[in-house]
Amino acid sequence: MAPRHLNFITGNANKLSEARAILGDMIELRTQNIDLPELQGTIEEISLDKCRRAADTVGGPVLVEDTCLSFNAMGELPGPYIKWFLKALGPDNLHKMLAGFDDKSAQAICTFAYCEGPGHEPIIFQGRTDGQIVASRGPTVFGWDSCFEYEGQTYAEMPKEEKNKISHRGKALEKLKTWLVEHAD
Ligand SMILES: O=c1nc[nH]c2c1ncn2[C@H]1C[C@H](O)[C@@H](COP(=O)(O)OP(=O)(O)OP(=O)(O)O)O1
Ligand SMILES: [Mg+2]
Repeated sequence: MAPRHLNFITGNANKLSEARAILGDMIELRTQNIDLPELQGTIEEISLDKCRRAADTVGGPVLVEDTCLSFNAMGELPGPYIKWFLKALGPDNLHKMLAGFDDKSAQAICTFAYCEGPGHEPIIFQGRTDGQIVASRGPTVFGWDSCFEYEGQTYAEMPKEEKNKISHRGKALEKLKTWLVEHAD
């Protein structure tokens, strides 16, 4: 059965505000900021493990999310480790990682995982958006938004509603919405 509200465990205020905007009044999104250790592994393994840990810590139902930025020229790295590359390089230097490559294509991947509680197997909702890594353009408010170009505009140059319509997060949350509708009582 679908939950009546979701407890989104995240330390990232921008993720939370986008998720709230995308889900609208369909479901209430509560939040707790718990710093969860993140496993190394495949994208799905990381989200599943993060979700199980969150459910164990909270002792109840949780929603978590992990975002990856995968460079095709680099065999999909940095992927789940993008946070640390962005922290070290900053949005102004991120594109230089691909300086030696002709292929600037990348994929933004958002993986939500929902778990009913400790001992339950989490469910995954994933969205992917293809784009290009470019020199930073637009406000540097949210992560690597200013370095990821989709159809001529960086995420940072788009109005929020436009980003949310085509973004990795928007697509993942459409799947979550469908699941909520299918499991409504
Ligand atoms: O739409 C996005 N547009 C631009 N940048 C983004 C986006 N979504 C996540 N990001 C950044 C945040 C972090 O630097 C890395 C993902 O790392 P990730 O572990 O998933 O996020 P986090 O640690 O900030 O929050 P959480 O507490 O939910 O794990 O990419
Ligand atoms: Mg994190």
